[in-house]
Amino acid sequence: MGKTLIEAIQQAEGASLTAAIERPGSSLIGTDAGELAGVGKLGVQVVGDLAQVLDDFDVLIDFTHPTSTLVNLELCRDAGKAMVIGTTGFSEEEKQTIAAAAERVPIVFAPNFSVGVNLTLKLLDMAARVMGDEADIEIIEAHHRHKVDAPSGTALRMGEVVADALGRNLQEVAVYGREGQTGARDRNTIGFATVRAGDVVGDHTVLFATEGERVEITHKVSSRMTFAKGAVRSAVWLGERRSGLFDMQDVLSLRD
Ligand SMILES: NC(=O)C1=CN([C@@H]2O[C@H](COP(=O)(O)OP(=O)(O)OC[C@H]3O[C@@H](n4cnc5c(N)ncnc54)[C@H](OP(=O)(O)O)[C@@H]3O)[C@@H](O)[C@H]2O)C=CC1
Ligand SMILES: O=C(O)C1=N[C@H](C(=O)O)C[C@H](O)C1
Repeated sequence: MGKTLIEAIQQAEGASLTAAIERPGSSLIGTDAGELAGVGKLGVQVVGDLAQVLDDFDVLIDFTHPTSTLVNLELCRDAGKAMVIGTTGFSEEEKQTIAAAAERVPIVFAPNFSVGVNLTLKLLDMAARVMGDEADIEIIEAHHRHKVDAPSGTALRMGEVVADALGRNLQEVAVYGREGQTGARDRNTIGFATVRAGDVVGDHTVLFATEGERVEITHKVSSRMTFAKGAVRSAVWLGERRSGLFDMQDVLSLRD
């Protein structure tokens, strides 16, 4: 995502790349971030430590790994810098740490920055309210073979939206995969199934199945640029905001 984000920043109005960070010790440190991303020289050298460039940017866009994001969060919170967080795979406790930091700095934190997924979340809320009490609900997601967390952050958010609409607690009703003598399905559960294969950018389907009919709501991404554009749009949207925890629903004015 780092390279795609640099490309998206180059195409965006109101945003420019002023710093780029890689893992400490990475062989990419010292290279030009623009050349690395294939958009030509930008005069921004990749560094291995966010602390080195804290004075050089207004908003940090972080799509890395929870370990790295939480280190960056602490630095940004103390330096009063805004963040856009796209990383997924946080524990509930780690999400609380992000929420606490947002009391001091503005943060957009979303498991999916595509416009289509955020519209899909609204459709899921409606479908759950209309069919949810009578339907078996299953969430199926597929991603590329390099993805390290499962289920995807988007699938989990979809589960939260559906569970909230039905007055259920996702942590109590989620079933993550099935094997062996599982017994018959409990109507109240919300099932998750994960596929990891090849270069799938990101597919999500939520299935509402009753005896006699079923509704399937599917979203598919074909380019990672979709996520990158949403993240850059969020960074620009943060603008003059001084603190608060937001997500892509806020950026798109989809909040009820
Ligand atoms: N919200 C959204 O819309 C989207 C979210 N994502 C999420 O973004 C994250 C990144 O995805 P993706 O770009 O595909 O992953 P990659 O593994 O391709 O990139 C992650 C980058 O973070 C670096 N990194 C990982 N761990 C650390 C660490 N502990 N310290 C410093 N740097 C670290 C990696 O370095 P190295 O290569 O050396 O390991 C790499 O440069 C994932 O959590 C993914 O789920 C992805 C797409 C869309
Ligand atoms: O790792 C990815 O690639 C993606 N991760 C996000 C997630 O976990 O939901 C968003 C998108 O589906 C791509």
